[in-house]
Amino acid sequence: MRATYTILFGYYVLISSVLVNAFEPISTTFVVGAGVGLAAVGQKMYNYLYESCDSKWVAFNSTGLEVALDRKLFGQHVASRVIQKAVTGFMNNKNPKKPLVLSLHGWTGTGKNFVSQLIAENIYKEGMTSSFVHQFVSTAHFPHLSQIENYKSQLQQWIKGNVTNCPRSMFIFDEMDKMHPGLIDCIKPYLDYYENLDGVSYRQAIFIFLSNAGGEHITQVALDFWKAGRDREEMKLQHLEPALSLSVFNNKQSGLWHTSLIDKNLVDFFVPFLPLEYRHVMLCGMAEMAAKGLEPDQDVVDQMARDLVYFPKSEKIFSGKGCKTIGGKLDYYT
Ligand SMILES: Nc1ncnc2c1ncn2[C@@H]1O[C@H](COP(=O)(O)OP(=O)(O)OP(=O)(O)O)[C@@H](O)[C@H]1O
Repeated sequence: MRATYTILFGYYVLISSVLVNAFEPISTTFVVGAGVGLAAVGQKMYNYLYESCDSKWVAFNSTGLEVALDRKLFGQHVASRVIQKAVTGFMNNKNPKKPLVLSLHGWTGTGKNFVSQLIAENIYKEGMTSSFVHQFVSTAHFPHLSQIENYKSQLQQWIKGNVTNCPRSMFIFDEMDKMHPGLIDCIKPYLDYYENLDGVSYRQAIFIFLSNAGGEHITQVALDFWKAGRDREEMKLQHLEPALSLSVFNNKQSGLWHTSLIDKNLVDFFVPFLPLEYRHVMLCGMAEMAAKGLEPDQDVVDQMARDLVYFPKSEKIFSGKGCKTIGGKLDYYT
């Protein structure tokens, strides 16, 4: 709206000057030029002040993402590597054949939303608050089964409208495992290899699906590693892939099962998130204290971390809520 006013103002100057100078050709030429220049300056000023779909506001920072994943995301060496490669490869590809589709899986509080935030922060200057980043939470945005047909058309219009506005749009779907299969199916065309759909190309867009599906199987692999005395960091994507396919491909409750997303290979990367241990909770706690502007205190964080619930009951290795709720808990201990 403001851009329109600024440009209109430029044209107003232009037109009134043309009228005033109708009988003076030399100065008219000059004023016309000035009017066009003003409109262009107005547009530039708008783009400078307000978020636009251009390289000032939307630019991928590969090193920034690498550093953020390395320094801020704890205990997720597998996810970190896959995400860095997937996002960098996609963003550096000038001519992708389809949008990037990531499906993040794992136990609660292990960093799936957090990673989406880190990706957004390294593509959009405004991060998660960018008007080109859209987040949907199944239970909050699509709660009523009876409204499913409405949700479908709203969701399709929303995606189409936003990608038309900015091809480099990002859509995050949280609680994917609770999403109605019909809704997942309705977004399928946008994830596919089409050059364009009704004149809109979706190939620059990014879709991120988050779910807890697979969390138990991933935990079992991590537990087996621990029991075998193997270093967690030795764990590779290959070790976790069977766990992922077991839960995602064969679990009728995971939602994804019902859809052709998998059959048609529309998901580019399934990314496993490992359950977090005490030491990771400690790192989260120290980072959280620093983020709150407090001097990180090992004793305080240790006290908080020890009071959390760990599982399985006998071994007590993994934090039941990962690093979630730590922010609030620390307030109690400081
Ligand atoms: N691996 C991690 N490294 C650093 N901080 C983390 C990590 N996991 C979680 N956190 C912290 O905990 C908060 C909550 O985690 P997040 O929302 O990303 O979990 P989630 O995996 O998306 O959980 P859920 O499945 O319940 O939605 C994050 O904002 C972040 O501060």
